[in-house]
Amino acid sequence: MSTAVVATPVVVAIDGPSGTGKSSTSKAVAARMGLRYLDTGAQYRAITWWMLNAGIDVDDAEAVAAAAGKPTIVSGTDPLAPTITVDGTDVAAPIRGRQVTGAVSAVSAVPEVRARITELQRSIAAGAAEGIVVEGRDIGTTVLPDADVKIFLTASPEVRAARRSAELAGRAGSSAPTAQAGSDVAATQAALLRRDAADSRRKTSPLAKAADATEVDTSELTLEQVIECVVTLIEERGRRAR
Ligand SMILES: Nc1ncnc2c1ncn2[C@@H]1O[C@H](COP(=O)(O)OP(=O)(O)O)[C@@H](O)[C@H]1O
Ligand SMILES: Nc1ccn([C@H]2C[C@H](O)[C@@H](COP(=O)(O)OP(=O)(O)O)O2)c(=O)n1
Repeated sequence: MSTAVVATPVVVAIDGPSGTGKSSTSKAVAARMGLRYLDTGAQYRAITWWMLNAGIDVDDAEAVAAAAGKPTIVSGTDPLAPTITVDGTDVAAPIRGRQVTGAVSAVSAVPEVRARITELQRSIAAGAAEGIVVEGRDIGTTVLPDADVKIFLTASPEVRAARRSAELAGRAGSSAPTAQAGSDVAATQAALLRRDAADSRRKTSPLAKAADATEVDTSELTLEQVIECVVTLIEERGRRAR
């Protein structure tokens, strides 16, 4: 296992669609290299949770835009214990629920929401004296276009759906594979592809690979292999900069 520590602050952008391994990889890389960690998807989920809780129609872009400045979202950036609160309430669990997952693409497509959350992300990255790994959909293209290292993770839809379903089943406490589990994977894959399409087609900073990002297909890689690959890319960048 590598235990490298980078001497100068390094900013790492990790983008890609759902289930490619962004969160698991980013947390592990940040912990291993002594960097902070920011899950930008959690911030979009948090503002979506607030909109739903406030009774705002998430398909009404004007209503969402008008309310975008109201909630206070705070992200804790310790990779070993990341946190997310909205107006002081811990929302780490409810933001992973079906309702938020179904509404987050609509809310995050609203330009006023993106402007607010992008500003927050940039200020968190600027304040991370030791460097930071920021993961999301538009980090390399829009939020931090000058990031030192940019990575775009991909994986086949089948693999991504299987990973996400296993994760959801684990959270719900189920164990052995069943016919029900098979149909759950199919439903998860359909939902995931719908979200990819919405996130990729929106006008403001869509899900996209930056021209200068390194693409890593994680379909056939273990999580440890992906972590090693990203650590190596960061170390190589550090050596070139010296
Ligand atoms: N390379 C991999 N091989 C197997 N499982 C993985 C791999 N990368 C991530 N996972 C698992 O897949 C699920 C989704 O990973 P996650 O990091 O949340 O992806 P993302 O942040 O891109 O949505 C998690 O349960 C995680 O443990
Ligand atoms: N930088 C980002 C990060 C996430 N989003 C939006 C679009 C995504 O579908 C949602 C949720 O992102 P999240 O990373 O939590 O999604 P997954 O856990 O990978 O399924 O937020 C975004 O628009 N821009």
